[in-house]
Amino acid sequence: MKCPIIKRCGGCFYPQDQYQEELKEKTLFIEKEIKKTKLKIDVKPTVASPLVNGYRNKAIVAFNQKYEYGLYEEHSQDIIPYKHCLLHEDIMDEILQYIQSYLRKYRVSIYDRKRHKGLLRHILIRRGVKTDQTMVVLVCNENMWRGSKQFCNQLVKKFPSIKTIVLNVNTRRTPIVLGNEDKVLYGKGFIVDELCGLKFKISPQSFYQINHDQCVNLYTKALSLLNIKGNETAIDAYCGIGTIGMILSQNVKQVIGVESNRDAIKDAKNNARMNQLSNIQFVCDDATEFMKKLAKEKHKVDVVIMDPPRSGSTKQFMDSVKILNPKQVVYISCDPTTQIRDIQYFKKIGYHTDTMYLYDMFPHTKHVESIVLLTKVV
Ligand SMILES: C[S@@+](CC[C@H](N)C(=O)[O-])C[C@H]1O[C@@H](n2cnc3c(N)ncnc32)[C@H](O)[C@@H]1O
Repeated sequence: MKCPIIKRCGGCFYPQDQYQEELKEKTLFIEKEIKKTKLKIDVKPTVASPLVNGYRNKAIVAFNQKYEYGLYEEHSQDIIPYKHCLLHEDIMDEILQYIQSYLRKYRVSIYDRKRHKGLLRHILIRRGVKTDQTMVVLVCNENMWRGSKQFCNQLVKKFPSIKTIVLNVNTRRTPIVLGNEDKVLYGKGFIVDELCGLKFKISPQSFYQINHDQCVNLYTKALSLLNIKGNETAIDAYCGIGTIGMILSQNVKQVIGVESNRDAIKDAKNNARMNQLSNIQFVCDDATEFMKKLAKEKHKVDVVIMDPPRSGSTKQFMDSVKILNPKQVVYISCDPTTQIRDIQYFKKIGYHTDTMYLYDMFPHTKHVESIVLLTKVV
């Protein structure tokens, strides 16, 4: 099946029917990026995603005044309408189509970006694919929606997998989707998913990997690179809702997770309790500031896992790693080009890697996820 809006939408870069070529190109691109540097790294072939379509557990759309939904066209106020995105799980688009007919029927006010007027700005849907739980977030330009009770009742009746509906308030003139305030309209305000045998609560604002099955492969590989004896202290930097650190905590003495998003840290703490893991703690802080503090206090750290956002890490973070002197650093990245930049700095400060593993978390897009193990040069 071909996507009719592939050229305009900007989400997908590679065609649907050439996945093997896409994987090869992704590997080749990273090899070329490494060749531009003095690094000698063997890049392993990109591991295919178990699902090539329907792998996304998160969808965000906006509506236009004709009640069509889609993404905003780049550098434009126009929406590129679609009915079904091949990357979404089918149920997401079924929910969106139902919401669309509801909004149209009741003539719900739609936000107009140009005039900064109107109510509904975006719909965000998140799925716990293992637990079949769905969250719907209504991003509104006001802190209430008068018809929301009837809307929630009808939506939940139609789609029983919807466990929570949240109204997110975003009154700013900004292309950023979510505002800071969440009001729970139905359910508990979070959903639960299962990953690598543990349960995780996911809030509207928390980061959660979007490709569940490939995330299991990614985490399993990342943790398998570590040489673990059981008495280690590990840092899970940029930890999100605590997923990878909690999986690791089952095999080491203790883990400290650090993350700057308050909601993610709240979820992480609840997740540790829910999974009865007592040897992991979470700190809400900027990862660099936290590592600087640990380095100043001369904390004992044996292992660092780091999984920063696309922009990568900071020199100060890496300088603190040098002071803390862990033998092993596993660096997971959703942008290998910034990771390559950081690996060059790690090399300068005495950490070496010779292999990079690529995992395709985002089929058909330009993106690929990478992992390296950096070890202390002695
Ligand atoms: C790529 S995600 C990884 C999350 C987690 N490791 C996972 O696999 O689900 C990056 C995370 O870094 C967090 N983050 C971004 N900048 C940060 C900073 N300066 N300090 C700490 N955390 C940060 C984001 O909120 C996000 O949760």
